[in-house]
Amino acid sequence: MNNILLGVNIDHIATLRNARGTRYPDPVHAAEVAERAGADGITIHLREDRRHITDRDVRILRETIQTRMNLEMAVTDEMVQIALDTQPEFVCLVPEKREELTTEGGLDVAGQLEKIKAATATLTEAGIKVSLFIDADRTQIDAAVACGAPYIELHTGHYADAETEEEQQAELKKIAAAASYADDQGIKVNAGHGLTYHNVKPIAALPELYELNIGHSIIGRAVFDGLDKAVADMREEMLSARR
Ligand SMILES: CC(=O)[C@@H](O)[C@H](O)COP(=O)(O)O
Ligand SMILES: NCC(=O)COP(=O)(O)O
Repeated sequence: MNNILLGVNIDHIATLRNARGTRYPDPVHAAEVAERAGADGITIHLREDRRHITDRDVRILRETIQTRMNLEMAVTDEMVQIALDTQPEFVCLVPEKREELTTEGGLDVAGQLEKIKAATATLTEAGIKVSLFIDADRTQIDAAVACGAPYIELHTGHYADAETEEEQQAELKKIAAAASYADDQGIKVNAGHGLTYHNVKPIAALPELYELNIGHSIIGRAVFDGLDKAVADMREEMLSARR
């Protein structure tokens, strides 16, 4: 079977740093360790409230990341300008609510088609590859195609949060159907949110998936095992699903 890539989200290194207002632990250092351990890319979410990743992090990481930067951001004029100034390889447009604990759902692309189409066009013209973070829903996939986005990232949070085996299987089925549908439309399919060492394999086994973006569980594991081992072990879990 083909390969699957791992984008390591390092937001929560910055969460820990910001909790005490210190200079450590530094997400710049985390990116370097993650890349050495086999990360195919580094994902950062510059939230509008800067609760974890900061503008300083984005600026320095742009200079230090050796693989590729995937900048997750809300669809606002401020963020589009930051992306144009930063020139990450990828931008993933995500929904944001100021009061949420974490991203709660996918972007409503169908409901804001013109706005997202315009942002996608601006970023694409600047040479940035755009991905849209959406739920596993045909209407949203059709809208992503209409926006001209070359990538989507399927939101796996509902799968990860499922409380019963039955619920989880139903969510997995939805993600599998969406990945296959999007692949038929010629769009590249990533996935992420809430993926852990315990739930990643069935997702990684879906043949259309190109890359998984995983953060919180890797950083959590790193506290006990070290970041290099946490990244390598997650990569191994994913790759073993493809053998
Ligand atoms: C868009 C997404 O799923 C992740 O980037 C997630 O939002 C991580 O950041 P938070 O933990 O701040 O939600
Ligand atoms: N886009 C999803 C992501 O980057 C990581 O989400 P999580 O693993 O921190 O839940």
